[in-house]
Amino acid sequence: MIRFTGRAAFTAALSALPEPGAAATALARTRQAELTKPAGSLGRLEDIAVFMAGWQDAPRPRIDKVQAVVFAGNHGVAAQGVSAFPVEVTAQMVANFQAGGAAINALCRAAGADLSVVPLDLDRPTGDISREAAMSEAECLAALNAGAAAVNPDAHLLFVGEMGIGNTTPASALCAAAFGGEAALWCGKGSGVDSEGVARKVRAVERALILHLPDCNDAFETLRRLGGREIAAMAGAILAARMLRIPVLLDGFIACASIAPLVNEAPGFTDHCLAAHCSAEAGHVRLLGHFGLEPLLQLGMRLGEGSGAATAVPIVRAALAAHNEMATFAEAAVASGV
Ligand SMILES: O=C(O)c1ccc[n+]([C@@H]2O[C@H](COP(=O)([O-])O)[C@@H](O)[C@H]2O)c1
Ligand SMILES: Cc1cc2nc[nH]c2cc1C
Repeated sequence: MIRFTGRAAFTAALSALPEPGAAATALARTRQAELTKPAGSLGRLEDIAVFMAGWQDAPRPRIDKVQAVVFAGNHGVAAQGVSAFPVEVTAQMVANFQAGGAAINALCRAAGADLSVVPLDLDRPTGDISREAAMSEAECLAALNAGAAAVNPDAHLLFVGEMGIGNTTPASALCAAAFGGEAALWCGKGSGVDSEGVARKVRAVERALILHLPDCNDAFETLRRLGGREIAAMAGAILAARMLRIPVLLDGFIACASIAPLVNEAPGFTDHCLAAHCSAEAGHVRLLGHFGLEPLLQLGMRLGEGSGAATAVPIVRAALAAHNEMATFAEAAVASGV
C-alpha cells in the first residue's frame, strides 16, 4: 500500500514516476500487427491494448479486476452560493451510493467494476478558498493518503470519481492555477447554476487566485490551498496508481482538475491515464487539451461520481478482448497484406 509520509514524500513521488514496461509494450505492438485485420483497422482500440500492456507490464493485459472509488467531501466555498444544491446533498448522496441507488452503482454493475465509497469528514467542510486555505498541511496529507490507501494494488484498471456540493469551484481554481487564464475561462454551470451563480463562482475563483496564487509553488501547496478533501484524495489515488503501474480511466472535470497541479509539476503525469469522456462542464475540453488526452466518449454527461469512466470501461474491455482473443494471420492461415 502506498502512503505519503509527508509533503516531501509526495513531491519526491511526483519526481520519480515509473514508466510502462518497454518489452511488454513492444510485444503487444507486434501482436497487434500479427492479428487478422488490416494494420490499424481497430483504430484506438489497438492503442488502448498496447497502453494496457505497457502499464500492466504484460503483453496480454487483463481486465478482470476493475476498481472504482468515489470520494466525497464538503466545501466551505459552497457558502458563497456557487452551487445549485444545498451542501446536505453530499452526505445524502453518499447514503444513496451505500444503498446502491445512484447512477454510479448502476453503471458499475453494468461495467463489472468493484465500487467503494470513501466519505471524507463530511461534517467538517474545508476552508472557504476565497478567504483562506482549503486545508491545513495535515488535512491535505490525510486526504492524499486516504486516496492512496483506497487503491487495490491488484487492480487491472482503476477509476476514481467524486461527490461534493460546490466542488466545481475549487476545480476551476486548480485549473486556472495550473494552466493560467482568467477565472471565467474555467467556470461553468456545475450542477446547474444560473448565470448569476456562475458569476458568483467566477468572483470566488478570482478572489481565491488573488489570495493564494503567490504561494502556490508546488502541487501539494496548490492542492492544499485551492483543493478539497475528495479532490486531494483523487490526486493521491491517481498518483498511487502510477507508483503501482495501474492504468487509470479519468472521469470528468473535477476528477481531471484534481491532477492539474500534478501535471503542471510533472508533465508526463497523465501517461498512465486514458480520458474516459469529455464532460459538458465548460473547462473540461480545455483541460484535456492541456493534458494532451483525446476523450474516448463525448456524451454530454456532467454528473461526476466516476460515471463517465464507468461508461467507458466496455471500450477498454473490447480493446483487450480483440487483443487477447483474435487469431493471428499464421494461426488462421489468412494471407497477410504486402
Ligand atoms: O464530472 C463532471 O464533469 C461534473 C460537472 C459538473 C458537476 N459535477 C458534479 O456536481 C457537483 C458539483 O457541482 P457544483 O455546482 O455543486 O459545484 C459534484 O458533486 C460533481 O460530482 C460533475
Ligand atoms: C443529486 C446530485 C447527484 C450528484 N452526483 C454527483 N454530483 C451530484 C450532485 C447532485 C445535486
